[in-house]
Amino acid sequence: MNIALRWQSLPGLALDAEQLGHLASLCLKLEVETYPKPGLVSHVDNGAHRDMDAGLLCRSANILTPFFCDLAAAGAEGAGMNRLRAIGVAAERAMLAATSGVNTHRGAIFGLGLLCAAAGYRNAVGIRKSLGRLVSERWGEDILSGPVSLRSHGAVAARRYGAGGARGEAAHGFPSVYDLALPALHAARKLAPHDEEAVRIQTCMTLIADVNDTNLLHRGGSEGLHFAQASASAFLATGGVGSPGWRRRAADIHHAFVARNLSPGGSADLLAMTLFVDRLEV
Ligand SMILES: CC(C)(COP(=O)(O)OP(=O)(O)OC[C@H]1O[C@@H](n2cnc3c(N)ncnc32)[C@H](O)[C@@H]1O)[C@@H](O)C(=O)NCCC(=O)NCCS
Ligand SMILES: Nc1ncnc2c1ncn2[C@@H]1O[C@H](COP(=O)(O)OP(=O)(O)OP(=O)(O)O)[C@@H](O)[C@H]1O
Repeated sequence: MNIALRWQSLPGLALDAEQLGHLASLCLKLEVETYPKPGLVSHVDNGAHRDMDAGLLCRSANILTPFFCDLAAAGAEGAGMNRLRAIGVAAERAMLAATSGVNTHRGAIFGLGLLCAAAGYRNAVGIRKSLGRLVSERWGEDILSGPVSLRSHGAVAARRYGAGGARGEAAHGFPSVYDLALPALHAARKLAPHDEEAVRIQTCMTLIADVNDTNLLHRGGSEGLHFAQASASAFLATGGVGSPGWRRRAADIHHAFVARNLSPGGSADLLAMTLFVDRLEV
């Protein structure tokens, strides 16, 4: 069954842990099936990546489904950060085993995993708070004070440039998802009412224009980050997906990112999280 059909067949707001896990994986696959995302892997090409393609990302998304289900179930049982971290670490290990060591979804496991846990918790206790707020309230302090890998690309970029990275985003309740991407996604559905891929591109460009993505900092330093943000801002300023010829302009930006070896993996993760949250928030 194709992804769009599976997406439609999932019921409404109160999904159980298994359905939440499937939804998270589906959001990762929808993100992959979006072209042209600047520098990123899609079903059309591998962007600025030599070690992964759409097939590998989809296999990785499938491997992760049971871990997302476990995170949702753990959230429903009131788990603390130590338990979530153990499931997250096991998911990263399974991902690396399935991809022969390629980092396909490290950032996505972290962000979507925490959102799955929050959704499980919210369903279990029946409260009406946003998933981002629940992540921040329940696990925010532990996220910030937890163990940091000193040698990871993100940690090095964070030290050098003072960027909060995936941890900062999660601990503060995913402001890039709620304050930026979700409003952009809803506005884009009015600009391009029958084209969900266009809606995802507009949302992705909105994220790239604003997020301090540690992947961009790692690959291109502050100059790379600035180039990426300025390119995405210019796309939006000229009407984004609401203007004629937008696909060609977005493809030009994609090729300019590839030529500079830039890839906004953090924005790709946040796009998948936005699709997840859009499906679950009223
Ligand atoms: C926090 C993580 C991502 C560590 O990674 P790292 O030190 O490399 O951090 P960093 O934030 O730079 O980036 C990791 C990835 O996040 C994404 N990312 C980059 N910038 C951002 C950003 N501004 N906002 C959100 N995501 C971003 C990218 O995909 C990037 O590759 C994570 O792997 C981790 O700590 N895992 C331990 C398990 C855990 O605690 N899991 C929680 C439950 S799932
Ligand atoms: N479609 C996508 N294309 C590329 N990256 C993506 C995509 N979707 C999500 N990502 C995120 O980007 C991250 C991988 O980025 P990248 O390969 O640039 O980082 P790296 O392995 O730290 O470093 P590098 O490849 O520069 O040596 C993953 O953690 C993943 O969550």
